[in-house]
Amino acid sequence: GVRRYKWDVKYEFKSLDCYKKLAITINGKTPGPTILARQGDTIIVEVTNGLVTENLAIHWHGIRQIGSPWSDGTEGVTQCPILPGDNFTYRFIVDRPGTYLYHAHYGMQREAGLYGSIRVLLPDGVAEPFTYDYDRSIILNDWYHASTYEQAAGLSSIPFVWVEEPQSLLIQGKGKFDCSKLVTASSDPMACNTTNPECSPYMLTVVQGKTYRLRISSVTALSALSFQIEGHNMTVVEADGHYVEPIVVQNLFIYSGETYSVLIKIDQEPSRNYWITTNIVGRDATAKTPPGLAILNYYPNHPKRVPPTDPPAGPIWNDTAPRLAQSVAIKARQGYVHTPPPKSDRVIVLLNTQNKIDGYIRWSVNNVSFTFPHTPYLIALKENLHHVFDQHPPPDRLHEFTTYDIYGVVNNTNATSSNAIYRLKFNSTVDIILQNANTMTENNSETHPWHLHGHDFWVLGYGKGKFDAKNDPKKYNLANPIMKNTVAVHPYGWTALRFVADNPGVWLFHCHIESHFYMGMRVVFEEGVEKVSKLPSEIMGCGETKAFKKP
Ligand SMILES: O=C1O[C@H]([C@@H](O)CO)C(O)=C1O
Repeated sequence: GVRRYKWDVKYEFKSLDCYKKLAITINGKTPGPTILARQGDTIIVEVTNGLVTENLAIHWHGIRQIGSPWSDGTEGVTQCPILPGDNFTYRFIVDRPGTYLYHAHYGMQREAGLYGSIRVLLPDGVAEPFTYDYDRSIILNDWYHASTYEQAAGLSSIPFVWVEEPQSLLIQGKGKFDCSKLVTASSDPMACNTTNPECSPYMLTVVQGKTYRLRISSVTALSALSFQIEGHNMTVVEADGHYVEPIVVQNLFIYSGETYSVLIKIDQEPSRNYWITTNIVGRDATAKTPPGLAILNYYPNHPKRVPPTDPPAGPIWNDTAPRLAQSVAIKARQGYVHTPPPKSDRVIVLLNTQNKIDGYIRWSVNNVSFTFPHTPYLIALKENLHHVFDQHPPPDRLHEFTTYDIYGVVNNTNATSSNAIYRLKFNSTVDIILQNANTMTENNSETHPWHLHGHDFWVLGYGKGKFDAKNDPKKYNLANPIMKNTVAVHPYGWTALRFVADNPGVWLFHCHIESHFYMGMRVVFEEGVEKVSKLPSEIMGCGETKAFKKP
């Protein structure tokens, strides 16, 4: 069938964590409306940009856009931005069941609150390999009080102004900031007010004996999270739209851009409520960001009844081992394994580093910090406007890779900015090795969730230290690797992926941390662009495409 949505996007004052600030809403809400569809449906979203002074683009995260690469919603890659006051219609098919996301993809706009869930159900009569009584979506996010503009300006300034840790964690759009921590008081009594109902915690009411499928996803700007439900283990059954061989966890580690489904059984002492919590891991936010809290409400207890126990403490923030262990444990479910091609045609080793370029702090991949041209790639390539971006492709492997010290504070003065892209042979099989390294701070390597547009990839393996091109591929899991669209590269580690370049279009691959993306941690892949059918004129209008836009 066809599902039509009409969305008005605008800025509104919201008190999501009790502190009043401008947030981007869809039809008045953040998170925005859930897109609920069946496999094979066509989704039509008519967006009106009511941001008044700001461009807009919306990405459908995890939807491959087969046959509709211009609907990927990536400003600079697949479309010109939607101008203030303009309308734009996204049209695409949801070809697979599962849990997906949508969010803004213009600058660092996502962190202002434009995001929501996409839930694609199986066709009638097709059963899933597990059962449950109720299905619920919970989106996790982190939340800053500074505006996107303030943050973006700081990141591209000398001296560099880091965004620091977020003020709050939001569970389904709700958090609680301790207003007594504000440095300056406001004369507006609602500027920070913990009794404001807008910031009452999210409550999930459950019935004894029932099984709930929780679709947990994360769109954090910075934070890696642990998610936990007091007294209840979770069975992971889905990741990024693919069935997982069930694993039982007490806390689920989730990185920005990932989606999981977990099953929980409502089988605990029914006379009370329980905490749902999320904590930051991977960065030392202990003194800065309190855990996010929500309530698992056992019916018929009052939903506002505070659980009698303290919320469970999160895992130790700098213990990488359990996070790596969870990543490794996620395998495709028996009976639902898509086997990867046994060999790849091309191996691209992407070394992730933090660098200074002309005095600015940037992130680089193979010593290239990525920038977008003014003319989106999809249009530039289709219309043969080759002069609008650098035609010298970035390297498949840094020539000094073998001698590069991933543990050192390396003074990478060779890094440059470029808008050159990787062009992939259509239908070829490509391996990507994400290699992590030390940042410009001593003894510090961060976690980066990498997200690929337009494809799912197989996760062939994870390793510690420097990737060994001779021996590590022998340990790849070619038997039952999970397919995903977002995967973490852990501190001082590597992650190996494989995908088939079979989706004609131009596709972004990037760190899903908003500030890192903004600071250049991204690459672009092109494949089969000559097979893309005629581009809709609605995506035109910027850079050298002004002439192509029909009035
Ligand atoms: O990109 C980043 O910059 C800071 C720090 O490395 C420099 O202040 C940080 O923690 C990041 O993740």
